[in-house]
Amino acid sequence: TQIISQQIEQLRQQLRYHEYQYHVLDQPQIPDAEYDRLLNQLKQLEAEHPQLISPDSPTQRVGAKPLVGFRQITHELPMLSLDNAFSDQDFYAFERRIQERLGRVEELTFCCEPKLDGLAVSILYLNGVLSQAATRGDGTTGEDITSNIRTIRNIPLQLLSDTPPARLEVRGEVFMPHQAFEQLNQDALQHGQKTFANPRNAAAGSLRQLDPKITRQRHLSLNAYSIGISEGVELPATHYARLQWLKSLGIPINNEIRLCQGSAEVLKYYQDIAAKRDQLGYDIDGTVLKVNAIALQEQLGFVAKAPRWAIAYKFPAQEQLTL
Ligand SMILES: Cc1c[n+]2nc(N)[nH]c2nc1OC(C)C
Repeated sequence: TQIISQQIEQLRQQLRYHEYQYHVLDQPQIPDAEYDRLLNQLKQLEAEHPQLISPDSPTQRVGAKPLVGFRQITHELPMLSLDNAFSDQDFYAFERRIQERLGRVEELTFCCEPKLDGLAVSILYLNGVLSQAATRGDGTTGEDITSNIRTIRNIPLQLLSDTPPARLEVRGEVFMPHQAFEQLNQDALQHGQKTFANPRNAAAGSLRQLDPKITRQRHLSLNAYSIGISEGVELPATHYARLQWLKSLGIPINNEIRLCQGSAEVLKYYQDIAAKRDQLGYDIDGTVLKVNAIALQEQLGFVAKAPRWAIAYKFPAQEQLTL
């Protein structure tokens, strides 16, 4: 069965390539019917040789039997939330604080992204194989939704690299496109089931299904927006380049991501996305504007969420007595 296992491996590579072209580049090379034919051919071969089935095969998206509950997973790196800006002034103040903290004057480059209105997730690839996935939860602990994440078509079960990192944690938003949301509510109405108020609730409800066969029917999608843990790889020096790198590995990122030089371009980006918000085909609730250079991100760090109810009212710095 050496020939058979070569046939199986060749089909798997072909299917992964076509999934990448379709879901990540939005440039399918073959019609859907041809993709289905290849997938069925692989299913047939695996059915005849079950000992050759491996969890990262494109046929293994819906496997697990329904869970009875969700295991808890603790994030090695906390999944933090974002401070908000509600006006151009807020953004100028944000940029000014950064410049002051960095002691810089030249313009900053920002990586600007639409903020998808879905559910933040963490997906861990071990040696390029999808091994674990969790919800954000409270930022420290989330729920193990690995079997449900595996059913999302644009999430690769294996990274497209011959030299994958030992560990790579992809963070992103799982969302339900408008078309899938309308279809789901229509089906629910026809079957006298409850409808969802909005795509975000529908995505949350679909990801927290105990039966992955139900999740699979919900047509969810992922857009990655950052990297958590990474081991065994030298990452690019800017956030934008890291997102392009993820895309080259077969991880889908949003196609409205842009680099902007300085606050004027950033605020124009914000207006551009606001103007096209109704044509995107999925819900967004704003934009996320990030300092692009990783070295500057590390220099700026995080502010732990200080209590809103307490403040330290300090005495003026005492004049140092010169003895
Ligand atoms: C919480 C979050 C949410 N989002 N959404 C996008 N597009 N980027 C992004 N980045 C986030 O956090 C990073 C700053 C790590």
